[in-house]
Amino acid sequence: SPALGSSDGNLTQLEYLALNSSLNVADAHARQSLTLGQASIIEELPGLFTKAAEQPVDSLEEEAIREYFQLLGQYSYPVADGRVLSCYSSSVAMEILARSLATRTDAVALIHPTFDNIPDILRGVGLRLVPVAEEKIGVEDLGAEVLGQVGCIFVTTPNNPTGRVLTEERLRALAEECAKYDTVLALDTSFRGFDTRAQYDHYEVLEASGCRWVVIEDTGKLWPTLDLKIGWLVRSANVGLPIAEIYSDILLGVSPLILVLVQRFAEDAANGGLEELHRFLDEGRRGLRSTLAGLPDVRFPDVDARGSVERIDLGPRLAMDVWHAISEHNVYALPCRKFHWANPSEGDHSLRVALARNPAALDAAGQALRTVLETL
Ligand SMILES: N=C(N)NC[C@@H](O)CC(=O)C(=O)O
Repeated sequence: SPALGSSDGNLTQLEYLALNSSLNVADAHARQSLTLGQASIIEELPGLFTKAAEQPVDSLEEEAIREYFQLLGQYSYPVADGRVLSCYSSSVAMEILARSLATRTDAVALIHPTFDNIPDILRGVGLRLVPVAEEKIGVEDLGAEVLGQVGCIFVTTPNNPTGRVLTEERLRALAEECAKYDTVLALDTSFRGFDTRAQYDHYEVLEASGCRWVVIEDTGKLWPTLDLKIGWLVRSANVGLPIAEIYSDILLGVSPLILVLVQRFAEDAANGGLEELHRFLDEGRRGLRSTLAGLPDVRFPDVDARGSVERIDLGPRLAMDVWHAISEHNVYALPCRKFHWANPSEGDHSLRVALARNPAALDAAGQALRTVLETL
């Protein structure tokens, strides 16, 4: 059973506790209402089911991949030789990558902080982790002392929970370093849909560098599809990892109905839906910051973050004290301790709030949080 707010539970166990609350602002899954455009797609489900049942799956997959990748600016993804694998979720893709890496190396450099299921999955297959601060990755070459010691460097961009984005220039420099040291460059781009700064053509940069690379794309955080989603596991031709073999240990393929659903939601997003989503989340972020304005020692450290989450610096207050107090109001957010997987105490005074929620729920959660912060 999920750890009841214990400090040794992982973030997802804390998210389980929130699942039945109407004021769940813990997980970064999309829980806002469908837009009119999205609702009309759901109305078409019987017809989509027929299409999914009758159309060959390789063409459904090509359509879904093309619509989603091009929506987010990723025109140079590998179309041929099956180098884009559809998985049930990005975490399933992550597990396949981890197992593949463990056959070739014993150590991985990993961005710090980041969502704790990534280090947990990597450690779960026996890999030793070397933390690399996101600030360092974002500004300077890592050199042999990092890249020469590991078989892979793993970067979440935009990062979670900070929203920090790896710029095109830094991606190019990092990819060139990885080519030099023959180190696999792996990216988790689950939050790229929220931030146009993360929508330059990463595959063009990666392919041009000649490095060995893997990218995990995640449709699951963008749209309220009740966790019907795909994690795409993409790799370079020269990656030199048994990814396709291990994929075949885990699954044959995803449901063609989910492929059709993703293709249609991506099409709607391309027709104005993505900009609408950005405006929606920006309003949520501004509303939360306004609700909490003026509280002593409360700050928002990620000033230009655009993802579907907002990190709050609580000053001297302990996040676990705030977590327990707001749970009395049926509000659940995420204490940031476990994002700081190599140095947990760094996260003891910050809290993450999910923004992909209906405005009334987010506002009620913000009001309850303010009430608690005024007393702690
Ligand atoms: N496999 C796991 N643990 N899934 C939870 C993950 O989707 C939540 C997440 O990424 C976030 O709340 O930021």
